[in-house]
Amino acid sequence: MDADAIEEGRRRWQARYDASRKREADFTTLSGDPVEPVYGPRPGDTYEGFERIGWPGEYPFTRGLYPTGYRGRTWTIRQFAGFGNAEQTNERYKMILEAGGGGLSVAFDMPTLMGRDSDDPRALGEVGHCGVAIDSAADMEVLFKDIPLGDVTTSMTISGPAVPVFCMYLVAAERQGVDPAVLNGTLQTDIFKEYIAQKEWLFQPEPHLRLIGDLMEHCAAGIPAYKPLSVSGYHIREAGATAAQELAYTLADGFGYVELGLSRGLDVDVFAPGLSFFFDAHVDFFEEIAKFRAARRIWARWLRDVYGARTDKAQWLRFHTQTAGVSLTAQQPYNNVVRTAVEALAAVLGGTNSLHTNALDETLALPSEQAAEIALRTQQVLMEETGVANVADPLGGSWYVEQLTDRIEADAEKIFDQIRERGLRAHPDGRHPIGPITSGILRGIEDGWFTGEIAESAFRYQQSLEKGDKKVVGVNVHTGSVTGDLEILRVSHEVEREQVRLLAERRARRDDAAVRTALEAMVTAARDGSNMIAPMLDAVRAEATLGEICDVLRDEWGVYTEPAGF
Ligand SMILES: C[C@H](C(=O)O)C(=O)SCCNC(=O)CCNC(=O)[C@H](O)C(C)(C)COP(=O)(O)OP(=O)(O)OC[C@H]1O[C@@H](n2cnc3c(N)ncnc32)[C@H](O)[C@@H]1OP(=O)(O)O
Repeated sequence: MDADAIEEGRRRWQARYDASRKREADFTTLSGDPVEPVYGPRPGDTYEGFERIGWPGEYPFTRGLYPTGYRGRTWTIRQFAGFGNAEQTNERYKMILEAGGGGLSVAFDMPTLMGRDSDDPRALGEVGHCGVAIDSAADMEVLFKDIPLGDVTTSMTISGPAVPVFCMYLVAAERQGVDPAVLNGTLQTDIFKEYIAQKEWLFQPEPHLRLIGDLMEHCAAGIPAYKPLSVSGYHIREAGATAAQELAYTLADGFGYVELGLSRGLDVDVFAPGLSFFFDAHVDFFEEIAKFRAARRIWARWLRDVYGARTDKAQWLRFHTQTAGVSLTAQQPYNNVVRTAVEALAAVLGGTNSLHTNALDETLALPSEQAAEIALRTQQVLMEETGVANVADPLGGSWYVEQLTDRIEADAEKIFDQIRERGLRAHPDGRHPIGPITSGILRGIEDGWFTGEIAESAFRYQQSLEKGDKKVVGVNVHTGSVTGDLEILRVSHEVEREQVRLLAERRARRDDAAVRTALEAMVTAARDGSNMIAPMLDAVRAEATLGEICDVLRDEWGVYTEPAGF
């Protein structure tokens, strides 16, 4: 790009920056020297390919979504939390909010994640262990007791039974007297990554996608700020994928949901802002920063050029980041604070919109209160002390980071080609039921291609660890330690007994005939193709349980078994 064009861009950015709201804060170095809100080429310099880098707040958004960067608003501190019953988790949420957490993020227990009630025999021993147990709308009400749902953005990490759980959240809001139309938050919902990596699906892919389409329709029509999908690379990465695979599979999944919305006749400029993303921040500092920058650029280009999005908001890739669980070690666990801080810094320098920092004891158990506080404070140290929120995309223009960003983008494009080809082979006539990328994803799920590719990468990494080419302190290098024992959070089995008792009590109190009628209406909608959200909401209002709702759908649609692959 020539010097005049660069200067013109700078003036455009400056005008938008001047017109934007900034935080009341001291934007100088620790020594008191002023810093600019963003840096670019020196006036008069040319820069080959600068249109791929650009200025913050404008296409292709490599340098961030807002002209102000974090000067307008810092990232949301969103700590993923949940354990025991709704009452215990409600206490933890109040602690997080009082300590300065910016939003809530619900972790559910395994039975809930699999759409089973706490008294299901398969739930035995799991209730309340890896997250909070939610059986019906009454639990959801307790979970958010004294937390105004209209004011706090809430993320819920659940995908198989995402839609019934979302209905419980809407009913909890109704019972608080909050108009569901004003709700703002995120539901994970992303089912592709369940088949690819995390394995918590309920049905075959097609009915899952149909339900997700219903959810997208419902939110686009009536809950404009709500993000019904958090397209997740985190689990793909944690399963052993490389950075480029994480990026490419996740964005391809995102394209799949765009195709789903379009196949429903929805307007991409209306529904695309409801697609948000979730990535891992692993320990290779620069590679991660490059991944985040490439993610924004690729998404904006595909949304504009392939799917026809016209507005900035529809081209924006907004993402949450969690530091890498797999990078934590059980050995010398205090070192995990350092790893997490480095990973969190990569997320921030990559322009994350929201961030969870892991607690140092998470390889061993759910975080203790003390470990959870250190994790939260890690973000606050970055945000308040280090000056990283003063300048947008401070690594923009670094030869290393720019070239890594280009390389990871090119790698992702190669993977998109592979996915597209698989789709073509699945439908050689070019008639894709949802869209070409979706066909490729579904084929790759059904024939085990994604899981095979990830397993291959995980294997290669493990070999390099065992050979000692890659090093992990405390594990294959510097192994002696004098650090002491940790306090471990243990969830009492009493939680399960109490939850089962409560559930029985609620079942005895409700109007069973109303539950049955509502469930039947839901099955009718499942069969006739009408949107299932309204009848599901009725079932939830009648206090139908999560297991009951999912069971009738399992009966209707059947369950999914993945292909065996070695
Ligand atoms: C591993 C584990 C497991 O499986 O077990 C998991 O999955 S845990 C998975 C946990 N997942 C999560 O926690 C997902 C979290 N995701 C989210 O919270 C969302 O989807 C998100 C990534 C879009 C972040 O949403 P957020 O509300 O926190 O933040 P936003 O970036 O949207 O910012 C809030 C509002 O401020 C505005 N805003 C932000 N920055 C600026 C700025 N500089 N200038 C002007 N406005 C700004 C935004 O446009 C938005 O307004 P407006 O709203 O008007 O646009």
